[in-house]
Amino acid sequence: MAVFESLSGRLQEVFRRLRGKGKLTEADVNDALREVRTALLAADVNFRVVKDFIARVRERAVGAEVLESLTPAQQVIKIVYEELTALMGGEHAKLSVAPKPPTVILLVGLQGSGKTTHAGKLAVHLRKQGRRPLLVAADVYRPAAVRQLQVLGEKAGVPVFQMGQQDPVAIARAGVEHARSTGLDTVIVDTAGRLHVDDELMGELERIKAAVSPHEVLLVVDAMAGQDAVNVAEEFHRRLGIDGIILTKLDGDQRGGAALSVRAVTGRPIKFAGTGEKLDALEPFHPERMASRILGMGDVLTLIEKAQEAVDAEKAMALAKKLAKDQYTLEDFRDQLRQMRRLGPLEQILSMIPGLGRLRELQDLKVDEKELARVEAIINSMTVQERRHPEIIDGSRRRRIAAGSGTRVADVNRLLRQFEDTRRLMKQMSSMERTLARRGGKGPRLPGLGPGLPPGFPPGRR
Ligand SMILES: Nc1nc2c(ncn2[C@@H]2O[C@H](COP(=O)(O)OP(=O)(O)OP(=O)(O)O)[C@@H](O)[C@H]2O)c(=O)[nH]1
Repeated sequence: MAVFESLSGRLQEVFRRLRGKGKLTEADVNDALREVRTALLAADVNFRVVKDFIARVRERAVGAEVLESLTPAQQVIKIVYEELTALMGGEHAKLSVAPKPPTVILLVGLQGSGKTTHAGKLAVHLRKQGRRPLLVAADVYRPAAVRQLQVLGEKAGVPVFQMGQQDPVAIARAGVEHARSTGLDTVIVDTAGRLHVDDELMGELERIKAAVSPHEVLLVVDAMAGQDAVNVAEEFHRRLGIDGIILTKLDGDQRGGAALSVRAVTGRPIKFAGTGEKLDALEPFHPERMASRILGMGDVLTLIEKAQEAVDAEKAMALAKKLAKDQYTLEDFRDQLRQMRRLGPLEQILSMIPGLGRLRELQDLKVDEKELARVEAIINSMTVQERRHPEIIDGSRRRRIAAGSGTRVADVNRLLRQFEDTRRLMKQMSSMERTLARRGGKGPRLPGLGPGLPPGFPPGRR
C-alpha cells in the first residue's frame, strides 16, 4: 500500500489533463484547482486548510507570468508542489538536542496511537546516529506496557529504566537522573495513554513535564484516524504545549488527510513518520519529499538513505570485485535478496521511485513477499557446490532441490533463469560503471545500492 494512494492518483490525473492542453486560460486553471480541491477534501484534509491552500495556489497560478510562460502546466504543478511542501512545514524539522546531556524527550499520545512502539523506533533511530538512548517506562496503568517496553528495549539493544507501578512523575525524574549518572545522552519517556483526552491524563503529563523539563514533547498520533488525529493534536497542544509530532501508521493511511493538515492546524511540525510495525519502520519527515511522493515524482532521497542503512558497504565492494571477476554466485544472489528485504515492504519502496506510480502495469503489481521466502528456501536447499557452480544443477538435482524446499521443479527452473539474467545484467552494469568511472563521469546507480541489488527485481514475477 502506498501512502496517499488515491489522492496521488487523482492529482496526477488532473495534471495529466492540464499538460495535454498546451496553452492554458484562467478558466482551465480554475477547473483544475476545483478538482484539486475535491481530491484534497476526499483525502480527508481539513476543509479550512484546503480553502487556504487553494487560494494560495490560485493567487500564484493565474497571473500572466504563469499562463503566458512556455510551459504553463509545469508551472502550475510546480506551484502546487511548493505549496504542498509549505503546508507540511517547508523544511524538515529536526529533534532538538540539549546543550548539556541528557536530552529529554517526552512521548505523549492517546492509547493505541503507537506510543510505546515509537519509543522503541526512536531509540533505534538515535542509536544508529551514534547516540546512547535510555527508555523510561512511565506508563504505569497498563501493567503490560512496562513489559512491552522492556521487550522492545531488548530487541533494540537499548537499556530500559523502570520502577514498576509507582508514581510516574517520580519514575521520569529518576530515569533522567539514571541517564545522567550512567552517561546515557538521550532519555525517551514513554507515558500513559487514554482513549480520550481527559483532565486527569493532562494533569499527570503536566506534572511530568514540570519535573523533567523535556527538550522535546513529541505527540504520537495515528494517521489512520484522519481528522480525529488532527483534533487530538490541537487539543494536546492547547493543554500541554507540544514541540513536534510523530505521525504513525502512515503505511495504513490511504488518504493522507492528517499528514496534510496537522501542521497547518497546530503550527507544530511532523518530525517523524511511522511506516510499519517493525522497529526500523521510522522515517524522518521531509515535507518536500512527501510532496514529491504525493505528486508521483517519487522520493529518491529517502530511498537512498534507506539503502545506505540496509546495505553493508563492505559487502557491496566485495560483490563488485566478484562481478568483475565473473564469480557472482547464488549465495550472493541470496545475500542481495536479504538486503533488499531489509529495506522494507517492496510496495513502499516502489512508491518512492519516480514515475513508477504512473506505469499502468505496475499499478496492480502486488509484490509477493512469500515469493521472496520461496526463493530463499530453494537456495537454502542447494549444496554449497551447487550455489557456487549453478551450471552443475541438472535434472535430478533440480528435482531434489524442489522436494527439499517444498517447491516445484518449475520454481527451481525459474529461479535459475532469473539468476542467470541477473548475473548477465549486473555484469553489463558494472562494466558500464567502470567505463563511466574511467571517463570521470557519474554512474546512474544509487549510492550504496548498486551493484548491490538484482535489477530484475522483484524475482519471480510471472
Ligand atoms: N501498521 C503500523 N502499525 C503500527 C505502527 N506503529 C504502531 N503500530 C501498531 O499499533 C498498535 C499499538 O501500538 P502501541 O505502541 O502498543 O500503542 P501505545 O500508544 O503505546 O498504546 P498504549 O500503551 O496502550 O497507550 C500495535 O499493534 C503496533 O504494532 C505503524 O507505524 N504502522
